[in-house]
Amino acid sequence: MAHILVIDDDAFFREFLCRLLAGEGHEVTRAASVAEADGQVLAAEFDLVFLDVRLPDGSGLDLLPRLRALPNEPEVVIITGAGDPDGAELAILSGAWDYIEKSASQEGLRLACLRALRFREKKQDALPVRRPGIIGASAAVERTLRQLGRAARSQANVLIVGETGVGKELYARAIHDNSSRAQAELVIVDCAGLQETIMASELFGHRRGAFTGASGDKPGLLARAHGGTLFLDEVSELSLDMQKGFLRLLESHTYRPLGENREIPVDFRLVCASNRELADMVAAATFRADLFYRIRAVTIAPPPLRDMAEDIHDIAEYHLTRICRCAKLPLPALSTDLIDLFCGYDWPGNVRELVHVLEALVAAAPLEPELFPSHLPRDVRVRFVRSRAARTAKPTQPPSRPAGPDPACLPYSLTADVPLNWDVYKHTAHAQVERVYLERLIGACQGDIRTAITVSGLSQSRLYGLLRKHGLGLRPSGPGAAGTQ
Ligand SMILES: Nc1ncnc2c1ncn2[C@@H]1O[C@H](COP(=O)(O)OP(=O)(O)OP(=O)(O)O)[C@@H](O)[C@H]1O
Repeated sequence: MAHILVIDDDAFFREFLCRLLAGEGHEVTRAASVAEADGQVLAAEFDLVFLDVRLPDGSGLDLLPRLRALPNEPEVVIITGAGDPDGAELAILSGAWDYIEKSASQEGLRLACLRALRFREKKQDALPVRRPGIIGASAAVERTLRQLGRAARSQANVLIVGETGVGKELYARAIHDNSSRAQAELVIVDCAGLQETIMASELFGHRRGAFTGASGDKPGLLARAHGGTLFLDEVSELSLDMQKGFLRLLESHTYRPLGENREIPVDFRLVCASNRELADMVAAATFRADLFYRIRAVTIAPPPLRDMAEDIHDIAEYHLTRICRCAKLPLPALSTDLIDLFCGYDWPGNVRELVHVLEALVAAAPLEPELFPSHLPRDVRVRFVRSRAARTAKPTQPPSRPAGPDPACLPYSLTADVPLNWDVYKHTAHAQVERVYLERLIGACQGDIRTAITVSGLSQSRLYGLLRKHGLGLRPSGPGAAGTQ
């Protein structure tokens, strides 16, 4: 989706073109004069401008240098009158990308737009993308970075999806760093840890005297995000009430601090991340469809680590260097055997799991000049070997029964009680798998939250979010301590 400005005083043609472009999924803004267009380009950024040459308060050509001087340099397509023989010359001489005649067919107009946006996409893909901390040169990483560069240069809301530990937060930071908002703040909101009762004061801030103990004005997170980027991590964890509040904020771009009696305008770009399937949540009515469509103007999916085998060595070396530098230890080499083992593993916890494994390796063999599989903690090595065995066994073992879970392994309710609506069934199954998993994890880690994070590869906030969802807790560590309700 692109943001397009149509500048034409001919109301009939302007509305026709705007409707056509909006129908293609673009966000369209209109202007009928030079003055109006000047105001619009100050208020928002555009990817493409359709510009009529003859406007009531001047020539559209006078606008061109100002359009080209804009920070994101929109493409310009000149609109000429039907049969105007100078159209092409005018476009070339003025430095516009193309021209269209008002008499062009609907298809001709659509193609002119498509060509200009494709050209822009290619031009932008060639621009360098700053990628702090994002390692990898595989096709999957390069593709994701190209998407990131395009998204960063637009003003569109971005949804980053992917398994836990694939680097969603890292990519969100890169979007901010590569955007025109990089000088302002990136404000991160962990939705899994956001308590409904204090959400309003955290986000909106308060005025002096708003409640007992409010001895001064306190700006909220939104005030900090003004001009910058607001990153909602684990957006799937927002309650329905909180979703409603965010939707209102996104629609009005205003908010009211507690104790304030007027609305304050706020300008931020929204980036959200989720490792849950939001479309499924929309189908199950646990995530608002209108919010879903608003937050995912652009979707980016960083690849899981198992799809980036050629990058594993570089990523491991990058994090090993970082870990050893922090611990003031000499940097060991990674043996070929170890890298082979890494490449044959599934990495369900992705790069975060790799980082934890490297930390464990360094702790187990801090002064070794070269690290081998034998330096791995025993439980980690067993995990690797099992994963490799399962991978090699897969193609040779014929399925002994039709694909799908063994009904005997499912809780009774899934085989008989749950209504046969697919979404309801799938969500019940998902919740039950989560529950069984958490109970096993808590038992295996004997109630130790640190171990649970390492073993599961989940972030602390995600793990706490899941425990809270299922009413589970972690008992203080101790011999034989296991999690209970
Ligand atoms: N391509 C990469 N290169 C180097 N490090 C990476 C890469 N991708 C992820 N990481 C590292 O992996 C760890 C996890 O990254 P991050 O927290 O961004 O993941 P996430 O997808 O947001 O996880 P979660 O969904 O659990 O919150 C971080 O230490 C990050 O630096």
